[in-house]
Amino acid sequence: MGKIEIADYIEKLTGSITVPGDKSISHRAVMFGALAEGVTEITNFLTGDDCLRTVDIFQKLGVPIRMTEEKISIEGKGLSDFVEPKEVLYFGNSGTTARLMTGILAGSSFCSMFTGDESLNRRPMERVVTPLKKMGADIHGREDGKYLPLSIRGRRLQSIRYELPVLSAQLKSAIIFAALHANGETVIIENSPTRDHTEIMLKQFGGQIERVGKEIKVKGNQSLVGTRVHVPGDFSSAAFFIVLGALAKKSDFIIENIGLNPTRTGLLDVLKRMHGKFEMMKEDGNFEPTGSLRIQSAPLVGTTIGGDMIPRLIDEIPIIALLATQAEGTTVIKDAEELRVKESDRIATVVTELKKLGANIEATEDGMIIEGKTKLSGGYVNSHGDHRIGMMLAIAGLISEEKVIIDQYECTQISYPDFFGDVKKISKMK
Ligand SMILES: O=C(O)C1=C[C@@H](OP(=O)(O)O)[C@@H](O)[C@H](O)C1
Ligand SMILES: C=C(OP(=O)(O)O)C(=O)O
Repeated sequence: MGKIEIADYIEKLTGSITVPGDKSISHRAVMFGALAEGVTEITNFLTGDDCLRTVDIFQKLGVPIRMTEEKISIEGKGLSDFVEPKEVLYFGNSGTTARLMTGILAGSSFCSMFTGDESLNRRPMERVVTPLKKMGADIHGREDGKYLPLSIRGRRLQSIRYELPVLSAQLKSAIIFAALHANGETVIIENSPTRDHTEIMLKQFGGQIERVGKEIKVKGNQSLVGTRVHVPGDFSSAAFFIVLGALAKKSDFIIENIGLNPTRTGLLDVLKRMHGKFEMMKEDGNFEPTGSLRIQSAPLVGTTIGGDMIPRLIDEIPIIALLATQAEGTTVIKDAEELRVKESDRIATVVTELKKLGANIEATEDGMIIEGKTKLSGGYVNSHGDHRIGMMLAIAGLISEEKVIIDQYECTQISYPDFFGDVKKISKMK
């Protein structure tokens, strides 16, 4: 695909859409399905590149997985039944696969080696390697385990008590997965909530996990039972429509069946503070909170975003930066240094690319400062191979009256394979 040109200008959005399945939940459903005894069936699975990597990894570990248009069926037999992979496992661009699989494979009975693409091999692995080594894991890797490629000689693990030094759901989840196969009870101290899909899904598969204040307690030697998982729409993909809806001149539309887990919906708190117009309709669900969202256009004002809110909107910061270019006044984003170690350095790439379209935006060490409101021009921009940047630039193209050309757009296959198909459903775009 390479380059795309966006010449359309979206003024009106009406009707209703659904967005693709949640990426974080899709990864976890396959992981738990493989670790559980019996059959797991997953519907509305995200068939983006990262989640397909996770499926491929388990197939290479000898887990029977069948994929049809409607569902994925996994015949799980538990970790003890995985087989030693015959080749180096390739995690592509997926940080979630890399971190969570490290936690799972640390407790296996065999040797495994893995690596990723150029971006993933630059991202920090030390955060997971350090606590796993404290649990007794035998892990080696580049620069003493700071980066991929890594190799693991699986072995029996011991429980730990560990305070998360970085607010990362991937780190927390890697330790939870390792704890399931360790002796004793592991306690993880999380000072501020990060997405809790692993905890929710562990219960869905019949496991035990308890949160008391800041402590998450996981018993070792647990066995899990296969189940049915319906993956809700990804709030992080819906975020692109939420922002498009807020910024287009005349929008009033509904996004149906999306995940509304409060550990993910920080964007809605920001939108409220910016005077955005939306209505949330939660539905009763047993595990993940889901529902619909009605979005309407509204004039916006700037705000300050930082502190505990950051983990609840970490993947939405690129699109929030675009939103802020269209709000009156100053928006400050701080405490978001984690953005520097995502698929790209998202502080640098957001600022560089939005400046090319005329935005008044400056980088700080841990975030950015945006002055609005600026009419965006057309221009030639680049996703830097980062799907969230590519998606944000696509929305910039749709609200700009001039043509926007995006290079390396194909990376959006990771989380939103048919974005323009969905835009067409609720607008006049042909
Ligand atoms: O656990 C997960 O599924 C994710 C956690 C977040 O990363 P960190 O744990 O590095 O914050 C997020 O940015 C990523 O897109 C998915
Ligand atoms: C950071 C992301 O994902 P991952 O860490 O799984 O690569 C993301 O999807 O924005």
